[in-house]
Amino acid sequence: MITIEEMAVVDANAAALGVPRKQLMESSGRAVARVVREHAEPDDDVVIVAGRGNNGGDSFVATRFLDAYDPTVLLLGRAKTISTEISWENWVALNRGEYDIREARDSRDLDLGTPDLIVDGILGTGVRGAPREPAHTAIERINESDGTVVSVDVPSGMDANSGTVASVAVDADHTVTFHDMKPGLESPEQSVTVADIGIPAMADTLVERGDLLRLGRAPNSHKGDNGTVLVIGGGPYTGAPALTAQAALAAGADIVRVACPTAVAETVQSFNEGLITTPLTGDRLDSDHVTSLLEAAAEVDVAVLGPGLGAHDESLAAAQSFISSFDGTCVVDADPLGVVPDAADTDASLVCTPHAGEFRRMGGDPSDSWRDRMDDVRTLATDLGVTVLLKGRYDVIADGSTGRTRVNRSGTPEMTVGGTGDVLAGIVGAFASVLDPIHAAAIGAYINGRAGERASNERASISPLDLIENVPVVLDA
Ligand SMILES: NC(=O)C1=CN([C@@H]2O[C@H](COP(=O)(O)OP(=O)(O)OC[C@H]3O[C@@H](n4cnc5c(N)ncnc54)[C@H](OP(=O)(O)O)[C@@H]3O)[C@@H](O)[C@H]2O)[C@@H](O)CC1
Ligand SMILES: Nc1ncnc2c1ncn2[C@@H]1O[C@H](COP(=O)(O)OP(=O)(O)O)[C@@H](O)[C@H]1O
Ligand SMILES: [K+]
Repeated sequence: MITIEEMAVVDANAAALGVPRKQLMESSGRAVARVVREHAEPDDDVVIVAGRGNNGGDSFVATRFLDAYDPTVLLLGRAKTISTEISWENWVALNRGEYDIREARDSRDLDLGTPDLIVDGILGTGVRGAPREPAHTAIERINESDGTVVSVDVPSGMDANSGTVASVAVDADHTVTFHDMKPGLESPEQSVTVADIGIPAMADTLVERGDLLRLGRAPNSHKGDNGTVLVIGGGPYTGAPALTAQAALAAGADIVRVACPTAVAETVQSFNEGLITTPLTGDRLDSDHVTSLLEAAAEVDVAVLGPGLGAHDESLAAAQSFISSFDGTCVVDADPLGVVPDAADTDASLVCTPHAGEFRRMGGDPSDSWRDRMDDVRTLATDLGVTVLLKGRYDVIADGSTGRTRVNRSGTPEMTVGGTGDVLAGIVGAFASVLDPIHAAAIGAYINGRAGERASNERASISPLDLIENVPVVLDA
């Protein structure tokens, strides 16, 4: 089962993997034609009713596979308003091939005749609101006809996520949907074929630029408004929480606060005047701080616990007690990862970002190959009921509640330098304020790796600050 939004991600990831949408459209159209042939008699009169988007494009392709029926194509609207390039190219092919094609300029041009079979390629997943004219009338004419109706992807006028109909929808006899079942198509009255259109399985698994669509913007557009983040860290190390906090800002968080021991607050502040620090008395985190930290964390969208916190027993006990009592979203990195198994009964939604050594401390056993790591990470995530991002050459990310597992390939060997993990935690924190944990972790790893690639193109070695500098750049790329 796949939603329209998820389908758009997978489709864009397939393109990133070298399978462009026009190729998918060819497979979609061919799959539609196959179902048409199953339901048509040799001399049947076949009419194809097409809209101006890619749903229409699929039906233009289908037309070329239905030559035996000498089909008629009725385009709803003027050809020059066809809204996508690949659909236009397939329309041009019908023109050049001397197919029987017609443009219905308005609802008066909508005589369908008495076809035995109608292909409905008017509106697919791109429908917005109630069908306008001439689509509205065309849908009514199709429903009045006695012919068998085969719908492309979704019955036109129906929302494929919810099955709801804004005003009218095609009453399809058969629907040919693509790649995976859509939630709204599940009803006993419908016969649905799910066609494999050649989207590689890895378009689901690998994190690619299509995943950026989840940020609620086109992959090429600008950063939107994100949420608020509280970084809890520092003590023995001052650089780490400052890097995490700056990375969260770079990834688009609106406000980033840092709760750190008094002894390091001034140093953290000096890194970036945009950071707001909340000093904790003393020189390391201890149990006396937990109550005030829980109050501060309740005020933000996401807490990031761990950068530079150190491994003192008192600090780890405080971290465990914080995790146990917290009920929001918390990214856990570095030393506190070891206490996660003892705090796994928490109501908090945890996103854990271990490297291989920390993964072992959490009770996992990472294999050498990333394919095997997919099982290892899924197992630990499921056992603990958390999201896990295991860092490495290929990062492996799994969601403990659904078992969904992703792999990120971006990054460069130069990123083994210290501090890149702190940057990653901040990026994931910023994204976790606007996305589900699995998506925040996956896109965080992807963006961190892309920033590293870009930084290492410019210099022989890279620092964590180079990464941070490149985060907004790769987000806009
Ligand atoms: N995703 C995938 O991976 C794959 C998707 N594929 C296929 O692409 C389809 C989605 O294509 P899509 O995005 O071009 O949208 P689509 O459904 O043709 O509608 C857009 C057109 O309809 C119009 N329009 C909108 N609302 C309207 C209204 N209320 N009343 C009237 N008109 C309305 C809108 O016009 P506009 O509003 O822009 O003027 C525009 O012209 C999908 O269903 C599947 O078939 C496959 O090829 C392979 C893989
Ligand atoms: N050899 C590598 N190739 C690609 N990316 C890497 C490599 N080593 C580390 N990274 C990336 O660097 C980031 C930090 O990972 P790591 O260095 O393991 O963290 P830490 O700083 O906690 O030790 C991760 O996003 C990871 O994907
Ligand atoms: K349709």
